[in-house]
Amino acid sequence: MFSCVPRSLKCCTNIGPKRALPYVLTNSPVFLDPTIPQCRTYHEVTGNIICPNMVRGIDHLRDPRLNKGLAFTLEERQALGIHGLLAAKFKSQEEQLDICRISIDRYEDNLNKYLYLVELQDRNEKLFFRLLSENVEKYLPIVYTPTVGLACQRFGLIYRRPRGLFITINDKGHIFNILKNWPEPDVRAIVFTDGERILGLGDLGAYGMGIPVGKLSLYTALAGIKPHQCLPITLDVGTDNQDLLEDPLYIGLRQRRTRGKEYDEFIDEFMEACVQRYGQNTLLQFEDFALINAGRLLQKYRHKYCTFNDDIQGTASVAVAGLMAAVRVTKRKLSENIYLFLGAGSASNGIANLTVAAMMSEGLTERQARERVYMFDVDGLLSTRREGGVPEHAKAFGKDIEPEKDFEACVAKIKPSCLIGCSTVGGAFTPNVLQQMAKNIERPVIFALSNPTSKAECTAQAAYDYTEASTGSNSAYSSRSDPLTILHPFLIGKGWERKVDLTVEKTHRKAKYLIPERPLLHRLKGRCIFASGSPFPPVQYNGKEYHTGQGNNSYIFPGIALGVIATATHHIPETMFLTAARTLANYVSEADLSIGRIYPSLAEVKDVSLSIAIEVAKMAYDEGLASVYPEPKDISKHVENQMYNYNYESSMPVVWGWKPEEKFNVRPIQPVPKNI
Ligand SMILES: O=C([O-])CC(=O)C(=O)O
Ligand SMILES: [Mg+2]
Repeated sequence: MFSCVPRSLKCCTNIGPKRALPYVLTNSPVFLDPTIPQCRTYHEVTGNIICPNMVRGIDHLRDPRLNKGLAFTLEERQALGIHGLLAAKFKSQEEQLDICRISIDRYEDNLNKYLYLVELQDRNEKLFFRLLSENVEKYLPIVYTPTVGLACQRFGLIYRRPRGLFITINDKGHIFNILKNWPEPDVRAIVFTDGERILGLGDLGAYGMGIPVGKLSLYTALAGIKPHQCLPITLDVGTDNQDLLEDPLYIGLRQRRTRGKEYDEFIDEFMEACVQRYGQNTLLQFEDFALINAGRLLQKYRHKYCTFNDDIQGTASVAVAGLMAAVRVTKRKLSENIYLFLGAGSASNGIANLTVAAMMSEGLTERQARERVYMFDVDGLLSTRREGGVPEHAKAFGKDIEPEKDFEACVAKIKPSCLIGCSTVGGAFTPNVLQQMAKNIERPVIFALSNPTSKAECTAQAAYDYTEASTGSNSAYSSRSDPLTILHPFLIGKGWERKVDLTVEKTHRKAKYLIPERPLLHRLKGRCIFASGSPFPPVQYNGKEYHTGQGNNSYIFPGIALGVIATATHHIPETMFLTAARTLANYVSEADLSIGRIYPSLAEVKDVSLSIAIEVAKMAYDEGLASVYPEPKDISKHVENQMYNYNYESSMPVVWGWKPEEKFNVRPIQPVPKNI
């Protein structure tokens, strides 16, 4: 990536003779003086000169990228000139991880846990990423959804050390110069928001910065993309949130949002400046833009830049993966379902379009596939006959049917088998709606995808409660003493008389009731198949625990990004998201399904991300989108080789042509007691 050139001691004279080690550390700032031609390094894509940092010993403690705390060895402490600046004790990274875990557990409030982790990232990057990547289930809900939503709402209060770039509408005409202020020269991925639709919380303006920062920490923790290659940006074009305009703590521009031509020119300039600064393959991820901009900007730029919209395409991919996995439980093909979306915004349209593509791959025509998808927005069912018609962005899903403004009535009339919530209306799937879903079909699919938790259309518990999950407890059958003669009362009237084939029944001598064979029992363990965008705790039923899945785009975007970066792909076609969905769905095991989960556990998300990256990379070569040549012989290895090392590396200076121990006394000055 870099062409590092050996240099003379002259470059480092300001550092003092002993510590003036001319050295190169891989992935670390180096002692180079860009004014001396032999010392220049060049960015491989842009050809720009990289101005290296001048690293002093103390910087190894102050720079989170270099800091290892008490893990610096005595040899390193002495060679770097930081001996004495640290307590005497040496601690391994593992010991430090234990301390982090204990420290976080001491906080009861999730926002305090979040702040601890932010501070850790600012202090010791490798420790932060290793902690996160090894404890995904525990800490993802803190650095990411749902706690990050709370952090954004309180951003004015918790804002300490800045992370990422804030580019305001007042910087129009100078965006390239602002990008040049970012100290990292080798950025490969930018996640940016204009803060207008932060999760389901609405317009949070510059407070939305928590989202690109959180998304990019997942790039590293889940897909091993190197932190210095990631840049979070907030485009501050003002806010229309009156509370923020009046909030004394607000950190953004205190003015109404710029819209129209000026906004469009600003985004145009931003996109151009990014590729001018970091190269044409820079991955540009749109995040949490409002409906009025999200879809149209995606259409405008998707063939011009290496870009995608996470809320449209990432969310679509994860939802379709869930639908694919659910097929194994419902035994209904995707093309045999009827879909009803609550909300007709960018997420709904993204999911609906990708579902249509998936149904077409099962043999339906586009028209047939679209006919199976209904949407309901604030004005009711998307009916071409309703007053005002169907909004432009969702035209493809309007139907020539009787308008309906009552959602419950709509669920009864259309009889969807899959109900998908992207409405940001917390609790919109009322008990009546859920009960109606249970009447519509034997195994209803219910997705409450709005974030954070308070905006979810229903809780996991409610979904199970109101779709008769409790009918299938095994324990209900276990202690009967009479001979098996009749169907269990819970099953009577629910169609089981027809379904249970007496010839295949297992006769349990002690059982009073007829016990269906295992596959049938399996079908009784919870009638709905539920997933949510934010995590829910396990749901309890008669002593059994159901772990519902989190249909969150975090299963998708890190893997897509790694595949794209590793191959320097220049466009991201829609089919990549279908490939990612298939890869994710294949990860769902029988064990996952048996506990009610249509996604693999979060503990597996790193493996999932790597698999997605490999599939994406293969596709990039198959479709001529990659620009890393020659094509690697072993694509999996190539992708893996790009990944970040979460473990501490040696901080010993690497001296060109010198062996440090020959030139410097790095032996302990005092013997160190073994059990200090
Ligand atoms: O951030 C998340 O958890 C998922 C997402 O993109 C959104 O809700 O906007
Ligand atoms: Mg988002």
